[in-house]
Amino acid sequence: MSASAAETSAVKPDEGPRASVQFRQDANGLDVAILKDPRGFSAQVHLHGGQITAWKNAQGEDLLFVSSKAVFKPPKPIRGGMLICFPQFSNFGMIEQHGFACNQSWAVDPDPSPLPPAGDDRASLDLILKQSNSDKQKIWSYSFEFRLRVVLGPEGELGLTARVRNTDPKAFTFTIAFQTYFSVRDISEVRVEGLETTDYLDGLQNSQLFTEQGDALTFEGEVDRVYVNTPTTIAVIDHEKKTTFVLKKDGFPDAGVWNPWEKKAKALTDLEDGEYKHMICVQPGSIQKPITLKPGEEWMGRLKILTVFSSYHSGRLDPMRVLSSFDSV
Ligand SMILES: O=P(O)(O)OC[C@H]1O[C@@H](O)[C@H](O)[C@@H](O)[C@@H]1O
Repeated sequence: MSASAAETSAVKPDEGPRASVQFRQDANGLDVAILKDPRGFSAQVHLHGGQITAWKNAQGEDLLFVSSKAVFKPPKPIRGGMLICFPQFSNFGMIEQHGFACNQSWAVDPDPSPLPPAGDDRASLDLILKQSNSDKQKIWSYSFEFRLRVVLGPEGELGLTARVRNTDPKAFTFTIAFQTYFSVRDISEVRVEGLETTDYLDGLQNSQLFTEQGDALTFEGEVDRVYVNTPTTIAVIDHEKKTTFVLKKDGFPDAGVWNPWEKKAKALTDLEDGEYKHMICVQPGSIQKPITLKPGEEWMGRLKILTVFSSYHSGRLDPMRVLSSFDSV
């Protein structure tokens, strides 16, 4: 089911649960879209910022972390969920941290073609952020169209397709990432796999380049890194919850990994002390080598995240399930 602005779900009593998209306003009057899939997974997207502010499994458990002190009001992005960093990730450039797309009003995209409809068994939302001549930013003054498709289902997986088109007479360059706050029970019991032997820029050491030595990334203190040229699959393993998040990505060669730990977390006014233990940011992106688009050119990146119930620990992920999971993003 694809969404248009006026659409609401219509579940007839004689039919089983279906995918649906509903629009409503949150307590602050901001527009949100609620996606539901037939298995009972759901996601919430704030149209301001195009930010995914909830993703829940069929039991209603949060799969994404959102701070209890998050401020659901512009102008700052909401602390948690999944944030679109565009046209700049973090401080990798001259403009504001994480760029401005997370601070602008996105609209429902009436024409996501040539993307085909997502299919009846999945809830899907197409958004667009346009910058035209009249509303160009002072610092990054190019016209563009950023299209985002968010898809949920049919197995509760979250799929994102991002497309950026240069509608300006001049070429432009950007970096991009999906800053994704995964909800974890205890950061000390989390492993990130797939980054071993990969090079990373260490934000805590003047962005110097190092090589990951361990057989997985584990956490004992602050981490602020950008892993470069990473494999297409990364796993975030939460031993305590017995859940593994599997990220499959295409067009996003890099992956930021961030946890502020105790001291830095205290300096963040929209993060409760101690909440750093329950989040890990893994940020698929194109960061180290900025993307350049000539007039009329389009870039596309795809990301799919699924959750796998696991007694899984290293090496026991069902490879067939993971490998077959990318086709339908
Ligand atoms: O506080 P902000 O602006 O949301 O940024 C949070 C973090 O975001 C991460 O993506 C960056 O790598 C960190 O350096 C940064 O501290």
